[in-house]
Amino acid sequence: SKENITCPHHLYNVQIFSEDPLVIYIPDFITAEEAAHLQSISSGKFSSSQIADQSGQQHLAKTRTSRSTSLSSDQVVQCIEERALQFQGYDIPRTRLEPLQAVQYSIGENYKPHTDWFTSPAQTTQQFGGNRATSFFVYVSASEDIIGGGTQFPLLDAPSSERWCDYVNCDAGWDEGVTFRPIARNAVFWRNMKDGKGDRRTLHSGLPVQRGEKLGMNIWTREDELDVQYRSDII
Ligand SMILES: O=C(O)CCC(=O)C(=O)O
Ligand SMILES: [Fe+2]
Repeated sequence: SKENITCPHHLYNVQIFSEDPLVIYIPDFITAEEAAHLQSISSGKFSSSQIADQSGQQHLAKTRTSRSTSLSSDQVVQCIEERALQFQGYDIPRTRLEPLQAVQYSIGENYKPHTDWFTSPAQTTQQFGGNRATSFFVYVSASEDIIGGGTQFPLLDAPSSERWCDYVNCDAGWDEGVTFRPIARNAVFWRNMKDGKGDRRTLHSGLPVQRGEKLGMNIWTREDELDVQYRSDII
C-alpha cells in the first residue's frame, strides 16, 4: 500500500513562465529511472488516442493522431503522482488525479489545437470530479534527432528574456505563440481554469513530429474527486 512506499528524494527547479494564465516550466521533473520505467510499462500498450465530442462520447479523430495509454499506478507512477500533488500544494487528495496518460508520437503524428478543459458538461459531471483544474505535460523521452514535436500555445505571449530560448523555440518568431521544445524529463504545468471557467488562453497543440519520436505524459488534476472507477489509485 501507499504507506510502505518511499519515493526517491528528487530535487527539481521551477520557473514561472506566465503568471496569468499560470504556466510553470519544470526542468528535470522526472528522473532518468522514472523515464525508463514509464517507457517500459507503456511499451506495446498504445492505441489510437481518442477525444471527447460535445455529448461526451469518445471518438477517434483526425485532430489527434498520437497514440496513448493510461498507466496503472505502480510504485514508480505513485511517486510521480505524489510529486505532482505536492507541487500543487499539500492539500490535494490523490482522488483528484486522473490515471496518468502516456502519449506516443511517431513521424507526422500530432494533436491539433485544443484545451485540456472540457466544454461539454457530460465530461465534467460530479463523477468525473468536474473539469480539469490543471495539466502537466511531461516529455518522458524524445529521440536525439527529434525535429518538431513541441507543445505550442498560440495565445501565450513571447517571453521577455532570451534565457527562455533553451526551453522555448525562439527561432520561429512569435506569431504562432510560444512553443516549448520536447526536452526529455522536463514538464510544463498550467492552470486550466480561471474563476471557475475554462481559460481559453491555455489552448495548445502537440506539433507534428517531423523526425524522430516523442513519448509524453499527461497528469491531469480535476477540480474535485473522481469516482473510484475513473481513478487508478485503487491498490
Ligand atoms: O504532445 C504535446 O506536446 C501536447 C499533448 C497534449 O496537449 C495532450 O495530450 O493533451
Ligand atoms: Fe493537451
